[in-house]
Amino acid sequence: MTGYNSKGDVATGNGNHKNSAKGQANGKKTAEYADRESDAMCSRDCCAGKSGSPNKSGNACAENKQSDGNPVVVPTPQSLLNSDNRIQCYLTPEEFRALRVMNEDTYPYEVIQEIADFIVKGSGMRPKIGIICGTGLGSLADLIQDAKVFEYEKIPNFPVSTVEGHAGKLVVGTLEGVNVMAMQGRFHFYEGYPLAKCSMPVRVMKLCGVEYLFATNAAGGINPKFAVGDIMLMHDHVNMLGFAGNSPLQGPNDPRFGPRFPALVNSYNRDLINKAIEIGKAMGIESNIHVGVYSCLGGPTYETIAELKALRMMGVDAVGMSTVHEVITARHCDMKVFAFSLITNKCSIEYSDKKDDEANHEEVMAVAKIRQKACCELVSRLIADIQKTM
Ligand SMILES: O=P(O)(O)O[C@@H]1C[C@H](O)[C@@H](CO)O1
Ligand SMILES: Nc1nc2[nH]cnc2c(=O)[nH]1
Repeated sequence: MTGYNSKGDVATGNGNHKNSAKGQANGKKTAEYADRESDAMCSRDCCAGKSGSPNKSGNACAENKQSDGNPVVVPTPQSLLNSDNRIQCYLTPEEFRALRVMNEDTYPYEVIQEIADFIVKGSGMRPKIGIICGTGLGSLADLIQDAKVFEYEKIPNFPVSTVEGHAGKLVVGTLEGVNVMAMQGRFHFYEGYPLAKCSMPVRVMKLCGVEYLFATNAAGGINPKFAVGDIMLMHDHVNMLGFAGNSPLQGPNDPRFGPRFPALVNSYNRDLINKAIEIGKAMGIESNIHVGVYSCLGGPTYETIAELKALRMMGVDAVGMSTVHEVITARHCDMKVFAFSLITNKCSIEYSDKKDDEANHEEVMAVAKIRQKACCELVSRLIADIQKTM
């Protein structure tokens, strides 16, 4: 990260923001800073606008007082520079970590290895299957026995979940006798994370020893044959973010993960799809199981009617805001992929004034809650089947 001086000049954790905003690092104020300070002014009406003359106290706005009577200090870009023209920032260790996580787009192999080591050491096991729980489907992770739970905040260099229905926990343990790790909460592009960061945990899974990725999501059903509560086994995808020039593999390629130009035909493991269809039959829900094409849009908006019509023409059966970049990352590092969408809402392509016809997150979560049992059973039976072949 350029521009931030994380060692020498940075005072971390002292909470002394009053001092810091005045630019008095380590108790000294440089002449250079003092010069700049007198040039700086508050641009608000109370200081410059009304009287027409700059406030002599620099960037401290005299009319806006804090409860202790001191003026409110408005930091300017100049006031944050020290004598070496480096930005001095005053952050707690937690703020500093969050800033790094926010600013790094791609993770070097070594950082991912460190995260994987942290999880393997902390859980005492090497998982074989990685599960990503879709919106409202966090209960998939509740199936895990002898679980060791890692909150995302406590995993070094891990992003944090910001979406309702995504708890932000990594659960490691056994399911049907197989070592697994499950993400209760994924990262989405619309949260502000670049795609490489959204799917970084898939690489962590790989370095933990994971061979199979099970990715699940909540999605809108575009195929008119789909009903709310149905499950669509993904056999292909249309990468709309990719059409727009966005890929989780953008940037330098590290061949330790995979090749520069990975092929994506046959990304979704056919044996696992066929097995899931059989399991659906055994569960008596075959009429609720479909095989289809998923597409990921950037979100957070749900689609317009024109967009839905376009997606349908392209052969898309269900639309969501995730999964595709995770699958790309998993295939790049040669993991076997199984993925499904829980259809939480029907995407009508007719214009309507009815509020009920509009997608909304509450409905998405409510349907996931109702259907989580069936989703859990499908996943655990499929894992039991994999266990037989191990
Ligand atoms: O994380 P997934 O893809 O399961 O969740 C979908 C996309 C948005 O996060 C949310 C919208 O309701 O559901
Ligand atoms: N993009 C998108 N994501 C969803 N997630 C759940 N339902 C939907 C939907 O209709 N559209």
